Amino acid sequence: MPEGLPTVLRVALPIPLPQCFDYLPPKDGRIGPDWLGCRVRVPFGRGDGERVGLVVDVGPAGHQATDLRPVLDRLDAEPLLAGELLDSLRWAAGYYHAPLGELVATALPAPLRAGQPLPDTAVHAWQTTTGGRAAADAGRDGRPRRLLRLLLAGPRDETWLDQAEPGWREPMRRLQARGLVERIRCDPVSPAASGPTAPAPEPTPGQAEALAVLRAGEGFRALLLEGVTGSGKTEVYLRAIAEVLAQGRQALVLVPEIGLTPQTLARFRTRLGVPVLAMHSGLADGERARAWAAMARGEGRVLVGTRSAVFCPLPRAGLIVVDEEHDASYKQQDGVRYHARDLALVRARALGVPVLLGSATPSLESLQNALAGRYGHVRLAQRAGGARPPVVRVLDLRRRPLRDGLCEEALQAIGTCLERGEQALVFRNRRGYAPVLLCHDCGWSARCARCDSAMTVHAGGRRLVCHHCGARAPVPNACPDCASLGLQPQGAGTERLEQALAERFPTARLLRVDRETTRRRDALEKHLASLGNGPGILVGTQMLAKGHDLPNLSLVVVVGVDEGLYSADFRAGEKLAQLLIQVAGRAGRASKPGQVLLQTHHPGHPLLTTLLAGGYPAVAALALAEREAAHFPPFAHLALLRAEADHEAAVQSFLQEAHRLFEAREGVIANGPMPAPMPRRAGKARGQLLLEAARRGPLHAALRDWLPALRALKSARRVRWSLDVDPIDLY
Ligand SMILES: Nc1ncnc2c1ncn2[C@@H]1O[C@H](COP(=O)(O)OP(=O)(O)OP(=O)(O)O)[C@@H](O)[C@H]1O
Ligand SMILES: [Zn+2]
Repeated sequence: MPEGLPTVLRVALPIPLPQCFDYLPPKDGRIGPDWLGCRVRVPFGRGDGERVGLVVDVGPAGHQATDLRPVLDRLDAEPLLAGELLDSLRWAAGYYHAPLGELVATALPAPLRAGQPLPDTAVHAWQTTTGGRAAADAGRDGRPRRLLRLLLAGPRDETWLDQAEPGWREPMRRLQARGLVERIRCDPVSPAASGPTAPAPEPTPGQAEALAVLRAGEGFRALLLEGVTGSGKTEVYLRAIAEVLAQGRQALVLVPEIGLTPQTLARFRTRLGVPVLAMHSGLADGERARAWAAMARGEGRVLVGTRSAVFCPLPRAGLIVVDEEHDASYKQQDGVRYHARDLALVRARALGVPVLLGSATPSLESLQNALAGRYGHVRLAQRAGGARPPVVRVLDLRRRPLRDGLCEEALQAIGTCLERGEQALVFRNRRGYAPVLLCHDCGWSARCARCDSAMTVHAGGRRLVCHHCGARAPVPNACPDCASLGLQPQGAGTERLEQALAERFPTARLLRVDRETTRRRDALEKHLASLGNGPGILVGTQMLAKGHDLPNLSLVVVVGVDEGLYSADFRAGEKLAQLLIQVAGRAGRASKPGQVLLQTHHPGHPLLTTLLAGGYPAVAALALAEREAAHFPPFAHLALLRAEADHEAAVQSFLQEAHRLFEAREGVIANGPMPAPMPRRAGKARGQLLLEAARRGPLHAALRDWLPALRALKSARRVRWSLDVDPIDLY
């Protein structure tokens, strides 16, 4: 050790500064390598400010500092974040050019971030007492007796009860008070406590091939499982996970934000026969921390979670699955803008385990990786279990009048579907009554005062709402510009469609599913249950596009395809094709043949004709060729510098200086400053600078040199700016 330099702890703190901070040992303590990965409480800033941070290095101070302060407390006896996970976070901090402290904070559930101890993860189960076994046949029918009978078959753990018997705690307590049942601590790994398991179907040849690829060899490998909707991808996940469990290892399954339904969890649980932990934004902080801790201790065997679950510790990792790998919700859109699918690959490589990417409509990034031979690639082209693919037809709106957004032919098809006793889905990815309020006399339209955007008409035509900043206003009685009374809502959102369908089919069961009717995650489940299996109509946004098996759904009508056909976003075509395929995949999942009707004014658009003729693979091939020609991802790499401020001048001067500081380099181009696609939002002016490079290396080298200079800019203090590596949305 160099003479005179004290040994210090280097601590990553959750603050937007790129560096870590050195601290001296606590007043009474000595420090050693065992501090690495433990949380500490440290003084920070002036006065008596304190922060919780993570020790990421122990060693001699970098320089002779006189102002170092000692650590206040060590919060973990054992390292909380170490080994592979800490290494992966370091990697991510480098890749996303974000402070390590912010990545650590992103990875930790809120209670752990705040310094609380790792929660107790003991699993409790309930079982009958001798008295309970005797009493099961006596007494009145009802909830308590049903629970008692359930336990006769064997103990049930509490997570199982939560999922299978919501509201069980109260009746169970009453049984306990009568001495009929008892609460026991159980071995979390024992499958005995999790109830009966469902049998697995024989794999199809395609499924068998995918499983064989996963079994072949050791260590890291990536497999892209491209299977049409209903082809049995989930079956492959389940089998692959079961094999990993049999080796005593853990599996992590990432699902999109709206894919984590109780239906999904129940399917995993009954098939795998072990407690399945969930992690998503709807859980209380304590629950998230418990799931994280259970995985960290190796007690948790399977974790199914949304984006942030990619940061769960996996000390006994066996497999990572990313379902619907193309889904946009894997990309974090604020703070550290990481991509969970990409981090899943990084972690699988570091852990030396396979990663399985599944989708009916893979991202072009993953497809290109598969085509280039970096990933294995298995296609499941047919639906499993005898269901046929839906028949897709285009309804050319140019020759058909529309009533509240629907043409007569679509309405008739819905009528026929209802007469057959089946269900129809009317898909419209726009909530509200109508997207625009227009004056027919002078052309005025209602726009948000704070955003460059139209206001959406809501509440049956009485209210205006901005979907970008939440601004609200009553619908004016007369045009503010010309005083005409000819104000008309243009187009149809889900609310208007619902109203029109209710008028046309007054006796049909009708259910609208969008962010207004369905705010909570479990509300959707209840909603759908209320529709039952009888004839009915569902109207909804992309909340309905996946995750739900509706066996009686035989017709899908897609309204409003055209907006996606002519968008400036280079990913619009890919996104539209993915959405159409997902929605179409809702039809005819069981034995009923499905029909899909696409309403459009542009039936000859190449995207639609290609999709109809060749399905997603054809659209993807076309899109890849276009991207290659235009030097867009996946054939180029992007980073986007965004800035916003109250005044446009501040944005402009920051971005101009940023551009000037960006030294010309071989193979990296800086474009801009340019206005954001929505140049004003919630009252803020917004602009951006787009960096492009054919190879990642030079791009990242350029970013590394550039960012410190950017941070030092005076003009940077007058804007809010952020860097997005591999941006998905260019706004
Ligand atoms: N090998 C098989 N034999 C018989 N039925 C199967 C088989 N594999 C899957 N199925 C059934 O086919 C249906 C669709 O399977 P699964 O949900 O696994 O498909 P998926 O591709 O994951 O669907 P999604 O489009 O929702 O992503 C399910 O009802 C499932 O039980
Ligand atoms: Zn607005």
